[in-house]
Amino acid sequence: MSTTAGAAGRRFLVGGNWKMNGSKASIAELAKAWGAAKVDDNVEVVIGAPALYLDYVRQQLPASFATAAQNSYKVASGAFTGEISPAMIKDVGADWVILGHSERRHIFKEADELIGEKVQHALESGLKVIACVGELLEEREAGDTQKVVDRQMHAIAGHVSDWSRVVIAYEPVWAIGTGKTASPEQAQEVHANIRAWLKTNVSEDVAAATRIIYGGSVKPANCVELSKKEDVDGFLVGGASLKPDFVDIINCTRA
Ligand SMILES: O=C[C@H](O)COP(=O)(O)O
Repeated sequence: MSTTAGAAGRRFLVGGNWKMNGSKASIAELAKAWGAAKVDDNVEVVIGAPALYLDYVRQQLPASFATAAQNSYKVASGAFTGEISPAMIKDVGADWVILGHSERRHIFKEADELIGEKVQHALESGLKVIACVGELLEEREAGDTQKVVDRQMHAIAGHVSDWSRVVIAYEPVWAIGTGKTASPEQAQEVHANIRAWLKTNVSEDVAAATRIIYGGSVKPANCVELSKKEDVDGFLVGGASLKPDFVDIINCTRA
């Protein structure tokens, strides 16, 4: 199978989100395994590491792997103890930031509007953004999946100046770290609706070109079937991105 999806030739993107995991020793080990593996170079790979390891990760990982921070604040500098800015992320050589992850939304109570402001500042600072959306289990069970995702999309889209530097990650919260993956049909349905939302609310060109990636218990065992869906343009992988066989997910479109 090709590593571009859809009529617009969207390049498949596989992100790893390490969350608050890893050490210099584990990074060096992973880098050794990944460096020795054959990786499909048509696939864009982005590794979201804890911010204080970004520089080390950059030095260790294969040069073709890009790096991402997992969060950034909405201004460049100032009295914001504990925060990091897009300028700092760029300064250590990372090109991407993950924003609006459900753990930021639900554990750290980040509201839609703050996430929009962070997206705006990250883009204005020259970063590329993986912006996450997704519903809770109770929202899905209440039939509100699309309403929730549309609301989150609206808050993000209102702050996007350059869609070519934005990837949308659909991550149903009930599938994150639970071992319960959305079925390929469930993922495709929401991805197609997000693309339709972009067509209606932004433009047909943006809808066709924007990559919509899936996250939630993606593993080597389920990535091939998910990758075959028309509107699944890649993955944002949590736990399985901390393992040597993450390369099997990167290479899934070859299967
Ligand atoms: O950002 C990644 C997602 O939260 C998925 O995590 P997971 O693959 O461990 O379920």
